[in-house]
Amino acid sequence: MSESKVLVGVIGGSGLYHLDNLTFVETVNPETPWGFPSSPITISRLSSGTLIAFLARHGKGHTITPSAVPSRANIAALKSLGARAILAFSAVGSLREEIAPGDFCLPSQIIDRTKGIRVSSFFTGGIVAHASFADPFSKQLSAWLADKVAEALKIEGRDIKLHTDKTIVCMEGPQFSTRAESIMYRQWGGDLINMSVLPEAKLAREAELGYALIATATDYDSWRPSEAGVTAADVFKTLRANASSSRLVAAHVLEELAKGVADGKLDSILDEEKGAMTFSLMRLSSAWQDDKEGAQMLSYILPQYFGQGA
Ligand SMILES: CSC[C@H]1O[C@H](OP(=O)(O)O)[C@H](O)[C@@H]1O
Ligand SMILES: Nc1ncnc2[nH]cnc12
Repeated sequence: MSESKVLVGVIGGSGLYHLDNLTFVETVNPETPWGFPSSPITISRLSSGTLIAFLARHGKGHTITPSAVPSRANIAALKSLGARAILAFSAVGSLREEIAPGDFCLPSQIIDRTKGIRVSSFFTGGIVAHASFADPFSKQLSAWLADKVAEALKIEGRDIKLHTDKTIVCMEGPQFSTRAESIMYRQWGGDLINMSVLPEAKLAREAELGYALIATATDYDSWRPSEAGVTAADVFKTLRANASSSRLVAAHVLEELAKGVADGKLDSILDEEKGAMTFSLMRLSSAWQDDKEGAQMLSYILPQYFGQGA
């Protein structure tokens, strides 16, 4: 593994299996206490010299279903490489007329419609923690990103809209929603829908990593009365163009991140979630003393609470 630490981790979703315009450094495949990540992780260097790590959520050949993504290993592996924050990309359905296929969105809220079959916490043994999740995406990071994503789309001259402050529904899948469900999500206030933002966002919070989602709309899901419901073919139609725009956006955002860190202006944004678990850990639990194996596993992501000398 290269000597220096990576600054941020990028998680690519459907259609986004690599980034462009970066200098390849190496590929790593760390085995975490929760197993191996979805795919080997590509470490690359930006023109400023800053390292970033890229991971394909569904594997390089898209072989992992949304319910089977090893999210704990993904988050733990990125943290172990030094990532302070995660920029996650996702292909999403639109639940609103004004969010058209091809548009970019930065959601600020999540409605959880997963079915409890995904392990959604690092704290599943005797050591208990209750992370705060009222604001599931890092607020400062998302606000900073909104400016930078808009800037990137303008520079590229692509006529693509950016929507902010939206609510994303995360469903289990792998089948798409029924019409009744799609209509109900709109009534609940949902604007977007995907199958992947959870438990990823929850685990990033537990690991005290900044986390923001850059979503690209691929379809109108199944709520429009006179339209046929969404099919995978609809998604694939826009996936390639969205991935190309996502690569351009990623390139701009990552360079700007590195610049901001070099200027000393972005440290507080990248470290927004640092210390977030301080008051979430149930320190009264006797497992803190008794569960040596559990503490050892947790020291991989939270050494300041569980490492030697903590
Ligand atoms: C290919 S359509 C459904 C699939 O696409 C999205 O994946 P990702 O979020 O990783 O881009 C969605 O969440 C589903 O997993
Ligand atoms: N309509 C949809 N529902 C769930 N996940 C999606 N990902 C892309 N489009 C989607």
